[in-house]
Amino acid sequence: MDRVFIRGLKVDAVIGVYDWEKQVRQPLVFDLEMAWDIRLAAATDDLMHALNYQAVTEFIERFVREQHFQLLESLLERLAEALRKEFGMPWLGIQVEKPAVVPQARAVGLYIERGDELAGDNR
Ligand SMILES: Nc1nc2c(c(=O)[nH]1)N=C([C@H](O)[C@@H](O)CO)CN2
Repeated sequence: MDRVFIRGLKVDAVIGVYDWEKQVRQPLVFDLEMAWDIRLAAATDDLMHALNYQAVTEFIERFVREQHFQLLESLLERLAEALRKEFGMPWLGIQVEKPAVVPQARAVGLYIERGDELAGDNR
């Protein structure tokens, strides 16, 4: 299926298992790939039929700023679930990086996929 993507979305979050991490905001960087059949949007040239990447971006910013978790796992699982519920994409792959928190590494993080990429694909 076609995909809409967002790359390098930076959002500051309260996240982490250590006490000091609960007192500060740290940058997180998100990358998303979202399955979406773009043919109706292309045929009508109407944003209403598109998966609006600006709306998805703003949803992620709000969600991440409002929720406080210890683990990236908790954040990413709930964010993926909330995105699918809000926007109805049949599948998404989402990655979160925590840059510069582990000094030996450029970034650490997770990547998950949720949903069925081929659901409703009848091309
Ligand atoms: N798999 C994970 N490992 C770790 C996490 C996490 O969220 N998922 N978090 C931490 C600390 O909060 C880290 O940011 C600082 O070392 C450690 N490992």
